[in-house]
Amino acid sequence: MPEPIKVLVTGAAGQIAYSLLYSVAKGDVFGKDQPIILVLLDITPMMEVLKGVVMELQDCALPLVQEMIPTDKIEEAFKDIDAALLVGAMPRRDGMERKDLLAANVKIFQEQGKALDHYAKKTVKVVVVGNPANTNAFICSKFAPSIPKENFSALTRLDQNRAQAQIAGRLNVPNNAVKNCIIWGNHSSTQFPDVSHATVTKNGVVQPVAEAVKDDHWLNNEFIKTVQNRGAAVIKARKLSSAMSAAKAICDHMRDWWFGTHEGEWVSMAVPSDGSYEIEQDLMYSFPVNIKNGKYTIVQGLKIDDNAREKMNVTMKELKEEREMALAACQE
Ligand SMILES: NC(=O)c1ccc[n+]([C@@H]2O[C@H](COP(=O)([O-])OP(=O)(O)OC[C@H]3O[C@@H](n4cnc5c(N)ncnc54)[C@H](O)[C@@H]3O)[C@@H](O)[C@H]2O)c1
Ligand SMILES: O=C(O)CC[C@H](O)C(=O)O
Repeated sequence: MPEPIKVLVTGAAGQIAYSLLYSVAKGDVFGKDQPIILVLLDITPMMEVLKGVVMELQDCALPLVQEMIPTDKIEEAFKDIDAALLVGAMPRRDGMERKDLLAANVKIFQEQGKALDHYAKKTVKVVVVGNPANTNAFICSKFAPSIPKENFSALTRLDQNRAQAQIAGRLNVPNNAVKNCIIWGNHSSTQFPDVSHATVTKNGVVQPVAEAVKDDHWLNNEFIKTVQNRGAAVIKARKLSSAMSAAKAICDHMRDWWFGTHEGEWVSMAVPSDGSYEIEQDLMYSFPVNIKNGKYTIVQGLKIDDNAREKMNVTMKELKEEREMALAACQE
C-alpha cells in the first residue's frame, strides 16, 4: 500500500460534499489502492452537521479512509495537503445574481489562498468549485504566490459533461461514444460549449459530431443555450444548485489530473491562460487540455473560426470584468 495522501474538501457539510465525499473515500478519484486522510472543513455553525457526515462516512466502513479530520480551523485544514477540493461557498438561489455571489464568496478564496500559501504542500493540486469558480481560483492563486500557478484550476468539467450528454441524447448513443467536446471560458452562461472538434462513434464509425447531428442551427443555438443555462435550469427545478452532477464532475476533473487523459482525448479545465488562442495571460479560462504525469498542457492548433472567436471573446470579457470586481472586493 502507498503512503496515505491528505485530501481537503471544503464545504464538507454541504450538498455537493454529501455526494463527493463518498466517491473520494471509496477510491474513485485517487485510486483504489491509495489510502486517504480526509480533511473536512466547514464553518463553525455547521460542525454539528459535519459530525453527522463523519458518522456516515465511518458507517460506510471503507477500506481506504485512514483518518478523518473534521474542522472549522483553516490552519488545520490546509496543513500538508496533497489535493484541495474547494467547494465551500454560497450557492446561487433562484432569483439571485452572479454578482451577489461574487461579493459574498471571493473573500473566502482570498483567505484560503493565503492558507494554501502558508500550510499546504507546494505540490498541492487545487480545484475550485465554489462560484464564481474561475474568478475564485484566480484569487486563490494570487494569494498563494509560493505555489506554482499551474497547480490551480476551476471546474468546468460539469459543463463538458452536460455538453457530451446533450449530444449523446440527440444522437441516441451512449454518453461515452461522444468525445472531445470543449468548454471555453467561464463557468457561467457566457461559456462557449464547442463541438466543432468533437467526434461520435456510431455503428462502429467515428465521425465529426456536426456531420452526425446534421443540424447546424440546433448546434449553434439551442444546444449552446441549453448547456450555458443548465445550472440555472437545475436551480429553477430543484430550488437548489446542482449537486450530484457537480460531485461527479469534480471526481472526473481530479481523477484525470491525477492519472492523465486517454491518448487522443482531451478534457476541459479552467486553468491560468498562457496566452494560447489569444486569451489574456493568467486569466483563469477553460481550455481543452491533455494530461500526462500529473501535468496538463493546453491542446494547441485547433482551428478557430470567426464565430468561435467572437464567443471566446465574450466569455473572456466577462472574466476580465469579474477579475476587476474580485480584486476590488479583496481590498474592502
Ligand atoms: N463549478 C461548478 O461546476 C459548480 C457546480 C455546482 C455548484 N457550484 C458551486 O459550489 C458551491 C457549493 O455548492 P453546494 O450546493 O454544496 O452549497 P451548500 O450551501 O449546500 O454547501 C456549501 C457549504 O460550504 C460551507 N461554507 C461556507 N463558507 C465556508 C468557508 N469559508 N469555509 C468552508 N466551508 C464554507 C457552508 O457552510 C456549506 O456547508 C456553490 O458556490 C455553488 O454555486 C459550482
Ligand atoms: O448559479 C448557477 O447559475 C449555476 C450553479 C452551478 O454552478 C451549476 O452550473 O450547476
